[in-house]
Amino acid sequence: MLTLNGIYKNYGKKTVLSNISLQVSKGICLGLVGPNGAGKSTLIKIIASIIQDYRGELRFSDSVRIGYVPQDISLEETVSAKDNLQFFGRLYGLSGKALKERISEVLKEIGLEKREKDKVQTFSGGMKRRLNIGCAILHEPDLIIMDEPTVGIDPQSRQHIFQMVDRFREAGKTIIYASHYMEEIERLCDEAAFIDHGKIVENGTIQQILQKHAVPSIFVKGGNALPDKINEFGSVAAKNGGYIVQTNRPLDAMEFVLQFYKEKNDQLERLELVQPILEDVFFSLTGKELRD
Ligand SMILES: Nc1ncnc2c1ncn2[C@@H]1O[C@H](COP(=O)(O)OP(=O)(O)OP(=O)(O)O)[C@@H](O)[C@H]1O
Repeated sequence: MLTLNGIYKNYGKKTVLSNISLQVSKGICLGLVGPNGAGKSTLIKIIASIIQDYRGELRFSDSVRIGYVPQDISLEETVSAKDNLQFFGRLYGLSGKALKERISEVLKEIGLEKREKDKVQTFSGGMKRRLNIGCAILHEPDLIIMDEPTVGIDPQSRQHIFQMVDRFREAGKTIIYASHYMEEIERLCDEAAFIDHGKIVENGTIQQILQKHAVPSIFVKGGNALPDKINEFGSVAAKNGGYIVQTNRPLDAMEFVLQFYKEKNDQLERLELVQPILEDVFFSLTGKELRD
């Protein structure tokens, strides 16, 4: 659906995107992940054609209708939800019965049908975020680009947004979803692109990224210290009152620990296989935590 080839973007002398190349296939949900300032919004604005002064190639395979959900909520607070939808609907060229019908569908989709006449200034942060999404989908876009759509909202609205993304996927939409919450990317996306300092440091399906980079670990907690020779299995770090051993031989390491505790006749509180998660992969590739 969309190809980015060697994209560069500068603000003055500062390079904020450097040699970005990406393929986005139709019907997938791609997560753009990176810490604050990594360049996610700039990249999204290039894809949405809001920023046009960049170098490199941006190519769409068909004619694609884009729905863009900006990071900063862009609504008129002094009028109702419905009036905001009407304004955006007209911008997309909708009018009359078609606009009316679409507004009522969207109000249902975003869960605001009962609040349609209320002024936006009376809405919670989560309701505003949902309306912000509603304004971007009125024209039934094929590609929905969402820039950190869940920042600073209540858990119910967050769940509502997740379910909306699921429905968009089921309807065959292509989605680009920027976030610095890795668990959202794991929950929602098929593929991910990790961005740091304006560069893509890794991308692929979530499964591929995990298989390529994630090292399994075991967690051990108990009365005894770890056996000296545990270092032969991999690196050891203290965590939550116990130890994490990163190892490519997790089952052998577990057996080794079990044997050790049996011989010492000591109590083992916990011995667990820890599944690798994307957050750890991001950290190992960039040395950065994603949290604020
Ligand atoms: N209009 C602008 N003029 C100058 N610098 C800018 C402008 N917009 C963004 N930047 C800078 O470009 C870099 C990338 O910003 P961008 O907003 O794309 O990152 P981001 O990954 O979306 O981060 P955030 O989650 O904080 O929005 C940052 O250093 C930012 O300060």
